[in-house]
Amino acid sequence: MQTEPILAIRGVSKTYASGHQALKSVDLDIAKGEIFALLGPNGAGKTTLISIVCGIVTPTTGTITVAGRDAQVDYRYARSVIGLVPQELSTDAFESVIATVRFSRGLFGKKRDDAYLEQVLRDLSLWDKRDAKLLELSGGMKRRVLIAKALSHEPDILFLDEPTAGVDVSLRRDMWRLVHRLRERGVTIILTTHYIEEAEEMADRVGVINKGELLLVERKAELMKKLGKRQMEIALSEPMTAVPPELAEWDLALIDEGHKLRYVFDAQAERTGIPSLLRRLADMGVAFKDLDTSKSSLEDIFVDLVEERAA
Ligand SMILES: Nc1ncnc2c1ncn2[C@@H]1O[C@H](COP(=O)(O)OP(=O)(O)OP(=O)(O)O)[C@@H](O)[C@H]1O
Repeated sequence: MQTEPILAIRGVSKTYASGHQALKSVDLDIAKGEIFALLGPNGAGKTTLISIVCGIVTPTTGTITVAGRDAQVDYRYARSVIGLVPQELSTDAFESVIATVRFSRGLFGKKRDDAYLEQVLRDLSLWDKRDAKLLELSGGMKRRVLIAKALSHEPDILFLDEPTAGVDVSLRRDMWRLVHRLRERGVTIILTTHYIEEAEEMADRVGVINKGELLLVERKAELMKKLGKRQMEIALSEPMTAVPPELAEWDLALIDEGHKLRYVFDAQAERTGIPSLLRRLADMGVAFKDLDTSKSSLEDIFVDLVEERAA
């Protein structure tokens, strides 16, 4: 990375008082203006990592540098640059939307700026609801209020923890649009998600985390190249113990305890190699019951990675 990262995470680990190790020495640099998606299954450690960066949870080891300053030493500064959209709303249900957002801004010692807050509420389609009490809002609207609160103090880095879990398609789209608009203004965005499609849609880079370990960090474009692959699974009538040497010219793997052959090929290639492979199998007298072709997605890459490490 050419310029200094806006966020640098070094050797960060976390063992909770219960003895559970939620994070194992995570290193990660985030560039200014980047949209980074942290992808991982339940319990992977995503919320723990975000909470550490936001100063809510103390790391067991490691350092965090936010805009060049140590986040644990200069925690006030770190908090003022960061906006966090948590998974759940914990705020006074009897307050109005506008009062809640104004109050959040005030907490950061920022001067009242109604024009800015109006823009935030308009961006989130909340302006018409500005005088509604929080308890009168739908779940999706409450989600939007969470984002408005996190943006109220004009943060440079926005963390979105599972921004679209359980929300409808229209809110998801609004959220994606908002994220892109914020990036245009130079805001750095880090989101956690279970949804591969969300990472595909929004992120510049994707990090895959599982069991507290960052397994992969890659530009989305690189991952998308891998998405250009297709695969064919051949269900064999008789299981095999190894891929026969006669089939060495194809990229084959034996899966399902030898009951299936998986052939990965480039979907864009003129010759996929499928007809010749099937001919060769027939010549060898290898019988099969079924053929199934599918696109290998970010999801497969993710599952493969997670399973590989679990093995
Ligand atoms: N305060 C705590 N005390 C003990 N263990 C905890 C605590 N908070 C989280 N954990 C454990 O740490 C692990 C990581 O949790 P974390 O919430 O960071 O995962 P996550 O990736 O955000 O999961 P999800 O997608 O379900 O939100 C889990 O096994 C969780 O049970």
